[in-house]
Amino acid sequence: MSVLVDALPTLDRLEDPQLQDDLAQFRTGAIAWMNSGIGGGALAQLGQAAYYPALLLPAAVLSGITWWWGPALLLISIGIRIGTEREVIGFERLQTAHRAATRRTRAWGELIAGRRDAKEVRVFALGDWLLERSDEAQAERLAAFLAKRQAMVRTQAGRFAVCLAVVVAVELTVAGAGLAGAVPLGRIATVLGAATAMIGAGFGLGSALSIEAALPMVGALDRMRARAAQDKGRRPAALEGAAAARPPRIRFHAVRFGYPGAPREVLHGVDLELVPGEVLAVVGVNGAGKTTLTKLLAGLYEPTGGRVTVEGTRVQELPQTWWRRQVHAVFQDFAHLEMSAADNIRIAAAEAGDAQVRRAAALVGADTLIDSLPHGWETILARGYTGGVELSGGQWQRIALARAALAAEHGARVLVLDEPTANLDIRAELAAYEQIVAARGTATVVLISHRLSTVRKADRIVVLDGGRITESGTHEHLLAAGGTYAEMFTLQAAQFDQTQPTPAVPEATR
Ligand SMILES: Nc1ncnc2c1ncn2[C@@H]1O[C@H](COP(=O)(O)OP(=O)(O)OP(=O)(O)O)[C@@H](O)[C@H]1O
Repeated sequence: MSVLVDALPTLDRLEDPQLQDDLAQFRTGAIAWMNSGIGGGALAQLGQAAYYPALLLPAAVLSGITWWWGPALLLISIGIRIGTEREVIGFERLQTAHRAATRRTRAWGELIAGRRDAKEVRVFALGDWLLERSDEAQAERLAAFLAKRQAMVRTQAGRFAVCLAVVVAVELTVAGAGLAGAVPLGRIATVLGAATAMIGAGFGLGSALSIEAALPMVGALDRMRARAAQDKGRRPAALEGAAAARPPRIRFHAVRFGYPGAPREVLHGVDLELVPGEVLAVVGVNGAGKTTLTKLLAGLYEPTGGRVTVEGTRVQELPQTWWRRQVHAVFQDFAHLEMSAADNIRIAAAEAGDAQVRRAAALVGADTLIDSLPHGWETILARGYTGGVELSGGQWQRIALARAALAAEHGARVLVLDEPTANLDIRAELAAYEQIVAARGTATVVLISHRLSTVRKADRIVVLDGGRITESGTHEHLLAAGGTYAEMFTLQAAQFDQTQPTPAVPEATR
């Protein structure tokens, strides 16, 4: 999965329901396949194929008593095999058709028993409610499977009854003939064995059908491969390996963007130039599209209109390995990895040695925190491991900032920091901001923050409003302009000055 994520040109591929269904199909199919052993189905099919010619002998034995018994039992045996094969394929198709519902029920299961949302589930006492919803979802999904299984059981029971009747009829007839002295006793035994073997061949399919059962998984794998091949062809490798000596010039040209399947666009024509080496703050109300803007910058999504260019080349046309090295992003929901503290920082530059990791941590004050952990730098940052520790929100944020510091040291030329200090105490925030500003010049820093006291020190501030950049300038410039930024800043400042009444909104902003 991670390899796949890495290979995708943009992340909207991951939001494609067909891909998610294919992945789920592949996972369950692969597990089923591994249980029966790779190639087990093919071997069983070979065995089955060899078994049928071998049935000619019992067929001949049966035809020796009554000529049509041999061909009749052979036909019955083959008919059972074909019928069962079709049923297995039909059941697998039904499972494929319900893949999305299966994923949903799995998500309910993870909520009920998983660690990720355990706090909310407990605090809101959601257990019974979730269980009820999960049961409903399961019941809905399983109803279709149950109906199909019941139909299969009925058909198989019918087949079994017919076969039993045929075998009993043959046996009684041969036994009667034996009693009448028409057939020697030794031959009776051979005939009875032959009849049972022929019918049994039809039922004795076992793992021979695992090939049919695996067909949807093979289909899913083929589709994923086809997508991967398509994506590979989209990536030119012209600049591969070239390291940027300085922050690149990045431009948003009339960029429009809407998430796949979403009814509305988030960005409606953003024009923005990032001056190399500047600290640019992006502000705006919740949902204005600030994070989305940085996702386009990082190449995680492709604009639906307009272009994002780096030194004149569209981001999508850049060699992705090169571009990923240039950009380091700390998103609001940055990864909390179940790894050691050192590795949690090292992921920003896999080649970094211990000393470099420690230096990066020290820059943002994460070193003393890590030194105090039970196993120091090797402490796993997750509960559920011996000596594992869960960090606080602010402590995790220091780890994320240490990643950014390490990335900057290892050649990242664009640092995207989305609310990087929201959980830090004031002293830590100031220290972190010092480090952010220190990166100025060697990297372009894009800072998103609702704390305008932090933002004010940026080289330039842009306001994103209604999907467009509506204001751009220094703090002083924007304050004097009396626009949206001035209004937001004045409101925040008033929160800290309890002695003054909330100021009136400047005339110009009305
Ligand atoms: N993966 C996604 N799929 C669909 N819609 C999304 C996705 N991510 C964000 N959105 C939507 O895009 C819009 C902009 O979201 P974005 O996160 O860019 O806003 P923001 O300005 O960073 O907000 P905030 O200040 O709350 O962090 C929102 O309406 C959000 O619901």
